[in-house]
Amino acid sequence: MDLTQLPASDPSVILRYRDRQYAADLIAAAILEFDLFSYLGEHPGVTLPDLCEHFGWLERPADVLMTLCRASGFIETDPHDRSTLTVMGKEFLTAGSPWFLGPYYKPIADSPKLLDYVQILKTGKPANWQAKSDGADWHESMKDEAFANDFTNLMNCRGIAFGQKLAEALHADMLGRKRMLDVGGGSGIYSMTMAARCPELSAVVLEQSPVDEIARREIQRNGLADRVKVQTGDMFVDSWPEEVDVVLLSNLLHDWGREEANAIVRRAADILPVGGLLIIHGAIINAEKTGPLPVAEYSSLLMNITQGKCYSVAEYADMLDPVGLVVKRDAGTIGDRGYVLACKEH
Ligand SMILES: C[S@@+](CC[C@H](N)C(=O)[O-])C[C@H]1O[C@@H](n2cnc3c(N)ncnc32)[C@H](O)[C@@H]1O
Repeated sequence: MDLTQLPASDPSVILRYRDRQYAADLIAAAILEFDLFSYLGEHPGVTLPDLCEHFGWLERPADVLMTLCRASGFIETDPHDRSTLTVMGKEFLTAGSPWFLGPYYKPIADSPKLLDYVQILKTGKPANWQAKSDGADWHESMKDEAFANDFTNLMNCRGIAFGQKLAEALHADMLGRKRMLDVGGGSGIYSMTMAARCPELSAVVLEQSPVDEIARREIQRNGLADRVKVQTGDMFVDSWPEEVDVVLLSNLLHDWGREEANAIVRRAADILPVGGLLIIHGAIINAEKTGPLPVAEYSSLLMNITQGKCYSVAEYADMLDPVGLVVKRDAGTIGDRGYVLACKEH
């Protein structure tokens, strides 16, 4: 196929059905298991650390839940992290209100997903939903041939349009760039769409086995094997290809906790020359953590199956700044996805 030929429509509505499929259970856990909104009604102005202490929650899942509540219009949070119920939150989500809708969620009170969320909030550890039935987490499951095939296919099918739109959005920034490293690049679709759009660019996909072989096959199939190579390796342990002037982290950091994400960003900064670009692509929360709602919903899914979440633009800037990567801009692309573009300045 012609990887430069853009779709004429936006598939957000199709993606959202799936991306939000766990958000209802997280809200149900907040209402039924913790009665969060009655607590917020009685304690206006509580902060995230206050909530973590009161409910015994860990910061990452609690932040995902509160972001979802903000994006849904249940709460408002001031610049000092003090959260208060909105009128809708007060009227419809507090147990003492005549309009309380808690019972509406009762039918899913015992859903396995809701019970997982209770554990995730209390332990910070992901459940193993959509991973293999033997209890392995998502990352372990990606080392299994059959699971890796299916999941890489899942990511590849959305990656065609996402990658094309990303390449279009960054075309001017990519002019004169020679070599891009695509860390955890999956099928290599983002390298391929970028290479198709930028004829002078070569790319290398750093992937672990068995996804590395899937990528080689896909790149071959698209006739780009002369310009897009695959290097097999563990991104945390093995050395990264050098002499690259662009690093792409697509749908990658959001699978990891802050420590791992910081380590990946540090490695990117180490190999980039001054003037080099870092592109973070995926579903990104706005700086104020008030939305977009589809991203906040998707974040609850990621928080369930991985150690990560959808980070905000501000959280990305906090990760990048200490290693000399300065955010130049952030923007949306297609399907509720977008990018953060940073430049290595020192
Ligand atoms: C969510 S997928 C993103 C794939 C692709 N970048 C995209 O945007 O569709 C994360 C990828 O990271 C890869 N990955 C996870 N841990 C890795 C590691 N330690 N070393 C190399 N790749 C890894 C997985 O195999 C998977 O393909």
